[in-house]
Amino acid sequence: MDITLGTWNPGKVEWMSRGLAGTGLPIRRLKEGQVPEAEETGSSCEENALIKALAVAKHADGPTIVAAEDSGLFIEALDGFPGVRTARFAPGSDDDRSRLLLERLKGVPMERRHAVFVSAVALKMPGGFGKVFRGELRGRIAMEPVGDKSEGYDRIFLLPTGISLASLPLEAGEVRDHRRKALALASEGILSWLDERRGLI
Ligand SMILES: O=c1[nH]c(=O)c2ncn([C@@H]3O[C@H](COP(=O)(O)OP(=O)(O)OP(=O)(O)O)[C@@H](O)[C@H]3O)c2[nH]1
Repeated sequence: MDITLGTWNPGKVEWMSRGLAGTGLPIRRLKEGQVPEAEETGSSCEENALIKALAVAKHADGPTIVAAEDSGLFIEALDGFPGVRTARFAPGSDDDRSRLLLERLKGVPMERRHAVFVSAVALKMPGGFGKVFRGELRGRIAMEPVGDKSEGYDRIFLLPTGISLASLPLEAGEVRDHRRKALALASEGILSWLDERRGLI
């Protein structure tokens, strides 16, 4: 048995591989052109992660566990926007999109700037079910970008301590808590599925 990662994003391949390494299973990446990219039409990260995992499972080689991830930033004062559209609600980079969010939040005081990063990791077991695991990181949106240790939404996301994510360095391939939690739960899900399966054989 092995795990196939449902993403073409090289950074995501790296951190998902690290996050699922504790399962002890070999990890396969998709081959060029192996799977047509799935349209992310879901209304939650969970739905989109499952859409990606099921699309890859249809084209996977042999029995494999497919793991796919979807994440987003949900801002309370904007009714959850950008949510599932975090990576693509406007052209340009995540830094450009962050600036647009700050403009939309102009005049909103700190006590109404609550936000949450959500990560969902979906697993599609061979011949069986799909299951989704969720991780969250709660905080607030800064008044202006802060920190230079990383880019994108990290610069506008403040932890409850008031420190921005971009002020905290990350080791190469390391991820923030929402992704780490979702991957840890998915790893536990894989290990218990393997245990159950061994019991049945
Ligand atoms: O600065 C950030 N710090 C974080 O901690 C964080 N967590 C999520 N995100 C953003 O959320 C979107 C996910 O998009 P996403 O899951 O659709 O990925 P993707 O389309 O690249 O990959 P794939 O799985 O479709 O291959 C992207 O804009 C990410 O930058 C973060 N940004």
